[in-house]
Amino acid sequence: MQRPPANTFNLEYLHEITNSLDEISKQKLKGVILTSAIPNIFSAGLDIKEFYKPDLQRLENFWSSVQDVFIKLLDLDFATAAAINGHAPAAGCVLSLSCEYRAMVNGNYKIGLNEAALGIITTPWIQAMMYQVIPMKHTETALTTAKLFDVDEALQIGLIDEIASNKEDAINRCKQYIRKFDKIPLHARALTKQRMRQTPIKILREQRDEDIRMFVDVVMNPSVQDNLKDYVEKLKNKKKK
Ligand SMILES: CCCCC/C=C\CCC/C=C/CC(=O)SCCNC(=O)CCNC(=O)[C@H](O)C(C)(C)COP(=O)(O)OP(=O)(O)OC[C@H]1O[C@@H](n2cnc3c(N)ncnc32)[C@H](O)[C@@H]1OP(=O)(O)O
Repeated sequence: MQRPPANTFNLEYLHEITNSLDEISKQKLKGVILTSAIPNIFSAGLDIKEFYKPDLQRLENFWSSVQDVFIKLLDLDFATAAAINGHAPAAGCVLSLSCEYRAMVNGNYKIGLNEAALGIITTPWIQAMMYQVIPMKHTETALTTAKLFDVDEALQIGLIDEIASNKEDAINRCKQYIRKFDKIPLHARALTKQRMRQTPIKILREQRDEDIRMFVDVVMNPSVQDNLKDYVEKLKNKKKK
């Protein structure tokens, strides 16, 4: 990913990712590794500008595009791994959860789902993605407290699989993970993976319209817009301090 300054997802970038995923799905790949070309930031999540004082039509398109990306990612036949070379809050964390394996670079980085701190709630398919990786009890506490984990905590709780010393090491560990499937028939691997992941995929496919309505309702709530205003200000003012 290379969308400076923070690899945030806006509508156009989501379309680019969807197109890339369509393109790679047609190729006979062994696996795919997601990582960032931006030092210290894997992804800062959704672009807050998309849902602060939004245009309604664009907001609906935006969430529908978020759904497209995750349906495609969860459903990829081949192995997926994330070399998390920096912060991965919110949708940055969700992106890594859509992969089968996560190696995170050691450093002063945070990963987790902090939506509740913005006054917003995670949708059921995102909750399912989290509790398929870490235990339900930890998921509930993490989501309700908007917990961002440091690298050691993330390993301890199972949110990441390994700690890497740098980006290259993280990528190598991802490659090693992908090589594990060299002798496994692709079809068996893909079907097993898709069945294991059927909860978030099913929710996403069957409740798309409801999910969009819920997202729009949450975002347009005046108190959420107030929270977002403060949050945007806080991000802007960080540099001035
Ligand atoms: C609201 C709808 C929710 C509905 C509910 C349904 C489901 C939700 C499930 C999934 C949804 C996820 C929601 C999100 O993803 S919301 C986004 C949440 N993201 C964050 O809270 C992260 C905010 N960013 C940071 O904490 C930091 O930027 C950092 C990632 C820790 C990196 O820190 P640092 O290296 O110090 O860099 P800066 O802070 O200076 O940032 C550089 C640059 O990037 C801009 N920026 C950062 N994050 C965002 C963002 N999310 N959106 C837009 N812009 C962002 C930041 O303002 C700086 O810009 P300037 O250089 O122009 O100042």
